[in-house]
Amino acid sequence: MGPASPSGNGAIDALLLLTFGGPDGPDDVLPFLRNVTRGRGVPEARIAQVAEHYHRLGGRSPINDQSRELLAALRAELAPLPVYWGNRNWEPYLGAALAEMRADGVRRAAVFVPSVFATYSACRQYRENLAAGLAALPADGPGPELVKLRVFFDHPGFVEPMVERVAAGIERLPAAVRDEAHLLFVAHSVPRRQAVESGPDGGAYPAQLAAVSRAIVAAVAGPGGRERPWDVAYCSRSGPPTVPWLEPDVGDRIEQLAAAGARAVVIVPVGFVSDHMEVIQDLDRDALARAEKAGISAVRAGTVGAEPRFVRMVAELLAERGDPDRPRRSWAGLGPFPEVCPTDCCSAPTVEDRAPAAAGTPADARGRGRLLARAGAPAAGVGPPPA
Ligand SMILES: CC1=C(CCC(=O)O)c2cc3nc(cc4[nH]c(cc5[nH]c(cc1n2)c(C)c5CCC(=O)O)c(CCC(=O)O)c4C)C(CCC(=O)O)=C3C
Ligand SMILES: [Fe+2]
Repeated sequence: MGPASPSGNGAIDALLLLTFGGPDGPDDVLPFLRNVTRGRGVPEARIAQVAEHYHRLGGRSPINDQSRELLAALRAELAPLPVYWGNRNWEPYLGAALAEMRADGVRRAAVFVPSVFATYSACRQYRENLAAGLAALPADGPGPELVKLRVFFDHPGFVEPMVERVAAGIERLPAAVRDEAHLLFVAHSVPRRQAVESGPDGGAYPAQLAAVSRAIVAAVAGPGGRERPWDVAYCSRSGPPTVPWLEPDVGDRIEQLAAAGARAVVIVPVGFVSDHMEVIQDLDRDALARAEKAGISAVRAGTVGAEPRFVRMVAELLAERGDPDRPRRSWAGLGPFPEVCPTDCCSAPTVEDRAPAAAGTPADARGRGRLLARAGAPAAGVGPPPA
């Protein structure tokens, strides 16, 4: 039996791991990409380019195996709590997991989404998927009721292992340039407007990225306790060229750093939890090639994967939901992100009307009404970092 619920709705009796998903073989690539991009205005040329990236890996993304590894670690950590797994975009689909949970009599499940920061693609879109998945279940019983665990960019169970991975990355640089290593923190680019709308008050995505980056920089100080130079960049820009996305691009930034005289850079994939396709393609292939061409030493730091402290963090987030008095651990200085996403948190930037979203506030579950337009408000921090 899980911990008691703070809202008195009963105990949490299962965990659902909800992940992005990826193709398992060459025939899956195009149908998977159609699932991801449906209704999102991604140009055909971009889809073809990304299909090619997958085919270079034999048509198989590493991400499902990485999710299975995390699933096995979560099952070992949380036993006897049942742990289910579903993907947004490929088999095993979320809908099948919800159907299984219903059949097993699960009444109240916590949902863990291994996305580091709050923004529509990484938070609210998953809650919309949950609402759609629940709506598609046969009307043969109640539930499961779902609660989403908070985003974890600021949790020591994520930050500590990342600090170690950055330190190890610095050690892999040639000894002659190690001390001057520049740290370049990278997250997935998103449309600028999605960044403006992210979190309860807007601007959360770049703010969280900057906060955790600053915390890691302080923890891996250079010789004599001196902070290393650092900034943030983005990868995997998509969408039509007319729509502005977060910049700078990681490869462009590396070239700028080299031109400004930097001799070494550690690329830190702080916006990703495993070495999936986008890390392999956009960082290990493209960004490292740009660095080599620009004559700057570069390494890519590791991701957190299924490391024990990260797995224990999920157990801690679960326990939090059952105990209002339990301290909410947070490292990066922003304070813990709200546990229950407020109405309109991480609004969709591309649609006029809200889709219903589960695992948050009841107002979001209705899914009606115009989205809040926050553009113009806290746009600070959404855009290129100060030079
Ligand atoms: C913020 C964010 C994360 C990080 C948070 C998280 O981890 O959840 C993330 C992760 C991932 N993105 C992934 C793959 C893709 N993302 C795409 C497209 C897009 N991503 C977006 C955002 C994000 N994406 C956006 C705004 C789009 C444009 C279309 C739209 O508005 O939705 C496309 C379509 C082709 C293209 O346009 O590039 C693909 C194939 C994979 C799986 C990799 C694998 O297979 O190993 C993972 C983990
Ligand atoms: Fe993506």
